[in-house]
Amino acid sequence: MTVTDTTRESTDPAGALLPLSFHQEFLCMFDNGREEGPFGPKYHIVGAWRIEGELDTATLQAALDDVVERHEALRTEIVRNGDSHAQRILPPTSPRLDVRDLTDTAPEDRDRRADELLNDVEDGRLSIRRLPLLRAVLGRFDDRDAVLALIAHHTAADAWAMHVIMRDLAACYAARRDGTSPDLPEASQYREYAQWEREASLSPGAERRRAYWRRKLSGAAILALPTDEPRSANLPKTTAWLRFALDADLAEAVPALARESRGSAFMTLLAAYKVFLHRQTGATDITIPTFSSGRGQERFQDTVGSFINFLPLRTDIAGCGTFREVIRRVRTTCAEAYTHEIPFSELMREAPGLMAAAATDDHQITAFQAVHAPFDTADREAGGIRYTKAWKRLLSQSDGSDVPDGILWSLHIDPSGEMVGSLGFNTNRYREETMRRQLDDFIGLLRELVAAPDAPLET
Ligand SMILES: OC[C@H](O)c1ccc2ccccc2c1
Repeated sequence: MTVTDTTRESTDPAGALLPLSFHQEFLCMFDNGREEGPFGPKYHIVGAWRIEGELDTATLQAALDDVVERHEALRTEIVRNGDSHAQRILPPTSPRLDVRDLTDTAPEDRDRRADELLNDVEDGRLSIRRLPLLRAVLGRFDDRDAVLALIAHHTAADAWAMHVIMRDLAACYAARRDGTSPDLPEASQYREYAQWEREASLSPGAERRRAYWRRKLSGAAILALPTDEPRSANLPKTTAWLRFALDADLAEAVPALARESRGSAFMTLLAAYKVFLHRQTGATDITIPTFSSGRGQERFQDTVGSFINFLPLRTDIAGCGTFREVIRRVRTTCAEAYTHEIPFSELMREAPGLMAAAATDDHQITAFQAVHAPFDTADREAGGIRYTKAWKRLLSQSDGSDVPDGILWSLHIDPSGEMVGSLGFNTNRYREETMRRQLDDFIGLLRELVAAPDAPLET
């Protein structure tokens, strides 16, 4: 088990034991007790920003300390509590800041060098037992150009939270530099969210939503694909990431078709993925989970924590004569799922067979998400520094952030109209060439479907 046992700590007055959030409870399902999985040192999330301006590292360190003090989630220990888990908030400690000299990088190579630094940070480990659950690496190209990579444990932060951390870090940096107090909204804490969602699950509306899922998911099982290697082979596990960009015409055609069908680009991409899975498995009743942002409550939009929610999207594409019809059905699936959303730990009780495939020896489930960044990726300015998210990651890697147990397709749909994506898979279950072929085949099919959405489609 990778979490601290309360027996050793039970006399510790540091902080009361608090219940986990529903999402953290969901993660417990994937905790296989070994170093891998959601409580292991590879279950982290990274983000990087290009920084322009005079950056003082002592001030940056002080601002990092401020951010850890401001957000309890970054100093929260998940502990075993008998045969379940709990969390305990501990006093702030200083997050590590490593500074690397990248002055030998020519200006035209800096973007790539920043991408390499990000992968290098993501190759690393971040133990859940060593607080705070945040670290920083600053690569300096010269005294006015740098790349800041942040890494947080994924039980304490999600993609949205990484943006909140960077925004707060810049505000705290400005305040430290100017001797003022940071210009930031009151921060609600993750433990308040965990409390709020438990209360919300007792409301009449929650009962109606559970009833929806009982009907919608009756007889449903999340679709699983055959793996190259069985789980029982017990091969060493890493999670590899194939990263890619959609070429300009495809990145433009997808949102254009989405607009025509009055849906999101995600819905069009998911519709293509369901056709892709139908071609591989023959299935027409297809349930694929996505991760929603889980940030529907205004009160928690400035809170650091992991709010993402595993949301099963079931669509029966039998009889769809065209891809446009598949998009229409997926759009209905998504619209209903978003309006009836409840935490997966609650939802799963209404659909007992849903995760059946997750436990099999020779199959694995596959998830499909659009990455949620609350703020656009445009430049932002604070304290004499300008920072811009390095979202266009194009370098694949063989040992990155952990996907606990499955395949994860992630797409970043940028306001600029560009689109990049990543395909995460467990290397103890799939060979890289299998996943490269999946990626090539999916992109090829997407291009074909988007180019002729009214062409006859055999389903
Ligand atoms: O950011 C999502 C996180 O990497 C995650 C957590 C649990 C999963 C379980 C099955 C498949 C993909 C998952 C991804």
